[in-house]
Amino acid sequence: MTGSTERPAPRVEVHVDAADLATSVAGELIARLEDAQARGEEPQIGLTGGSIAEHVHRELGRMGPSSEVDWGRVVLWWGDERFVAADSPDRNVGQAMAAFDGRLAFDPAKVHAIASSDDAGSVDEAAAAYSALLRAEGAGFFEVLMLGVGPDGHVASLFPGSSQLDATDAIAVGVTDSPKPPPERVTLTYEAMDHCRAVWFLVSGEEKADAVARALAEGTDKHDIPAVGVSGEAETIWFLDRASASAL
Ligand SMILES: O=C1O[C@H](COP(=O)(O)O)[C@@H](O)[C@H](O)[C@H]1O
Repeated sequence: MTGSTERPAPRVEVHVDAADLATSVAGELIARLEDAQARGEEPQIGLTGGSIAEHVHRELGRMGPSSEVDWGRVVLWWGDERFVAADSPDRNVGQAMAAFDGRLAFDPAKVHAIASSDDAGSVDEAAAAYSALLRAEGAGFFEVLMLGVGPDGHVASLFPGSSQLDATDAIAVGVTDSPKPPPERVTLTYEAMDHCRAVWFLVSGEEKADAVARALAEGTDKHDIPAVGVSGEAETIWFLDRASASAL
C-alpha cells in the first residue's frame, strides 16, 4: 500500500482522563507487540516525546513485565529528538528510559536513539546518521508509530509552516529554529513516517482541543496542522482524553 488516499479514515477513542488514556494505549501496544511476535516478527515501534507519552511509557513499564512480549525482540526508534547534551532532561530518549525504569528488558542494540549534541556536531549530522541507521537496519516499517501533538498541531518536530514539512527524499532532517524550546532538533520526515501499520496520536489536555478539532476536520492543510500529514497503512487512531476531545 502506498498513497495515503487508500488508507482508512482516522478513528477516535476518547478516554476519561490522561491516566485512563495511558493505561489503554499501553495495553493496546502490548497486545500489538504480542501479536506481531506470535507471527514471528520482530516489531519496530516509533516512540514520541511529550507529556502524555511519559504516562504511556510509565504504564508500559508497569504492565510490560507480566506480558508475553519478549522486550529483547522489540526495536525502538524515535519520531524526533531534541539536539541537546546526552544527559539533558530534555532528551526524549532519556525521558522514555526514565519512565520505563529498567523494567523492560530491551536489547540495547535495538534501542535506536537519535544522536545528542555530545555525539554529533550539528543537527544535520545527527539527522544524516539517523537516516543511515534506519536504512542500514532495513527499517522504515513501524508496527506502531506513536505521536504526541502540540497545541499548534505539530507532530514529532514538524512545526506549522516550517520547511521540514516539504522535505522529500530524506528520512530525517535537522531543525534549528523550533518555536518550542529547545530550538535544535532532529525529526523524521513525512516520507519516513509514511510506512507504518498503525499511527497513534496521543493527545491530552484542553489546550490541544483546537488542534485536534482542526486535524480531524475535512480539508485541513498539513502546513497549518502538521498532524494531518501522517497516517497508518492499516489504521490511524486518535487516543484522546475528554479535555482534548472537547472541541469535536
Ligand atoms: O517537543 C515535543 O512535543 C511534542 C508534544 O509534546 P506534549 O508535551 O505537548 O505532549 C512531542 O510529541 C514531541 O516528540 C516532542 O519533541
